[in-house]
Formats: sequence, C-alpha cells, structure tokens
Amino acid sequence: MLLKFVLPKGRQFKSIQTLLNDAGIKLAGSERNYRPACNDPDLEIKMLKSQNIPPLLAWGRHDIGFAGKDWIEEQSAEVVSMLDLGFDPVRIVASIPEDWDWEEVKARKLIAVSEYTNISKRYLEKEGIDSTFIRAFGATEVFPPEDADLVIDNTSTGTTLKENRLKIVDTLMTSSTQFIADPRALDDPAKRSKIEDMVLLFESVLEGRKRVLLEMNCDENRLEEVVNALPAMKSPTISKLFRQDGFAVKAAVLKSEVRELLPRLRAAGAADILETPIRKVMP
Ligand SMILES: Nc1ncnc2c1ncn2[C@@H]1O[C@H](COP(=O)(O)OP(=O)(O)OP(=O)(O)O)[C@@H](O)[C@H]1O
Ligand SMILES: O=P(O)(O)OC[C@H]1O[C@H](OP(=O)(O)OP(=O)(O)O)[C@H](O)[C@@H]1O
Repeated sequence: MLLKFVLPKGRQFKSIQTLLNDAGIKLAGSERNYRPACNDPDLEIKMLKSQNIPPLLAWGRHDIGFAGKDWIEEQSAEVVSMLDLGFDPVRIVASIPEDWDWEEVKARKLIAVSEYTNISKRYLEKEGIDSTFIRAFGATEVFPPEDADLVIDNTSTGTTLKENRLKIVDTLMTSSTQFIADPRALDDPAKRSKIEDMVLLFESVLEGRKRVLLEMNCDENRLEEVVNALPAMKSPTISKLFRQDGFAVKAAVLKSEVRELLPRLRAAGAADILETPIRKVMP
C-alpha cells in the first residue's frame, strides 16, 4: 500500500515539516527538490503550491495532503478534513481605504479585487453589493484607491492592511492548515487505517506541545496538599522515595498553567520540582 501525500510549498511548509518530523516522518532532499525522499516506505511525497492541492485530491490524483481551509472552500473541493492543525491562522476580510465610509461605498457600484474569486463573488452576492470583480495575483492591498474600492484578502498580523492604509469592514471566514484526504482513499481499508494512524500521531504531537511534565518530591504529611494543588483533571503518579520518607509526584500539566502552578506547588510543600517537555500525548 502506497499513500500519495502532497505537501504545500511556500509559507505553510515549515510548520508542516516540523509536525512531520515530530511525528517521526523525516523528509530528505534539497529545498528545490519537489519530490523529497521519506523514511516511511508507505508514503510517496510530492510538493505543490497550496492552492493546487485540494482539487488534485478531490480528483483522486493524490490520497492525502495539507491545505488552507480558505483554498478548500474557494475551490469547493470535495475532500475530507481529517484534522484542523491550527497552523498559519488567517482571517479572510473585506477592507476599504481607512478614511472611506463603508455604508456609502457599498451603496454604489464598486470594484472588488481578490485572489479568492468564488469566496468574494459569494460574499458580494449575499450582501447585495453591485460590483465588478478583478482577480488579483498578489499584492492585492495596493489596488485601492485607483484600481479598486474593496479588497478581499487574508490577514494574519494586520501589518499589510495597516501599511496600505486599509480598514477591515467585514470578516468572511477564518482559515488555518488542514490535514485532508481524498474520500476514495478513506474507502480503502488499508489506506484508511494508515491515515487514521497519522491523524492520531499528529494529534498526539499537537497535544504534547500544549503540555509539560512536572515532577516533584514532598513529605508524606504534605502529599494531600501537593496533589490538591495540581489541576483537578490530572491524576498524578505517586511513588515512594527509595530509602527516604516522602514521595515523588509526577503529572502532565498544561504549559499555560505552569507559571501560576509552580509557586502554588512550592507553597503546598513540593520541592525539587522538575519541568520537562513532552513530545507526544496519546490517550
Ligand atoms: N500572512 C499569512 N500568514 C499566515 N498564513 C497565510 C498568510 N498568507 C497566506 N497564508 C495561508 O497560506 C496559504 C497559501 O497562501 P499563499 O499562496 O498566499 O502563500 P504562499 O504559499 O506563501 O505563496 P506566496 O509565497 O506565493 O505568497 C493559504 O491557505 C493562506 O491562508
Ligand atoms: O496580515 P499580514 O501579516 O500582513 O499578512 C497578510 C498578507 O500576507 C499575504 O501576502 P504574501 O506575503 O503571501 O504576498 P502576496 O500579496 O503576493 O500574496 C497575504 O496575501 C496578505 O497580503
């Protein structure tokens, strides 16, 4: 069984490569080699521009891949989203020059510009906006005021909009990188099983990134206090210390909780507290 696996080149590649690496899927090859070798013999990898991936999967040319939700929706690609990785999050927004009045602009016939033809046309129609549409191929924010009135583009930090003196007047959707599959691949039991294993691995890496392992020692008479100071959802591992009174306590906790947790644990009687990274959490 061989799974044809497409990866997006461009800005999404870096976080995907790190995820694959953390999941034990190692790629080898130069940056310009679009068919990198892989240590998993079940995977045949090819790299494509992100926008080309959803339709090629939907046509059955490949089994699995990654793509932004925006380009899946733009192309109405019939793929199955197996996992939203949350990488490279963007908002698709409508914006106009910052000193223009939106109510006035949308009441007249306007020129809209975007790389997202279908998402834009659906939005303009839904809003009843009378418009002419220009398909952009990048640098969309520079069109107004001479070449267009309304920009529909993605925004991440908001810097490009701000630098081009545009203001957001509407949010059309949010998007981030999805792990997607061709529905036909999911109908094949061997392929489905491999794809589900990959989802589990990716989830375990993402879950591991949220957590750290805390280990600490405490006296027997403080054990209840220390355990109670740990987050309620966790059942810590408790072990007796060798040739000493006291216990070792071990629990995986959310990274976001650690800053407040450490002083609380210390006050509850914990000592020798160690914090170590977790690579994967698989339930
Ligand atoms: N500034 C951004 N921050 C995060 N994600 C983005 C950003 N711009 C685009 N993306 C996402 O990356 C995917 C590919 O978009 P796009 O083709 O614009 O980027 P790219 O792959 O870096 O290509 P290019 O280098 O030609 O702009 C889309 O799904 C999009 O939502
Ligand atoms: O909110 P920001 O952090 O500024 O990011 C948003 C910008 O990034 C992308 O452009 P890209 O760099 O891909 O160039 P492009 O205009 O050629 O698509 C996107 O098309 C926006 O223009």
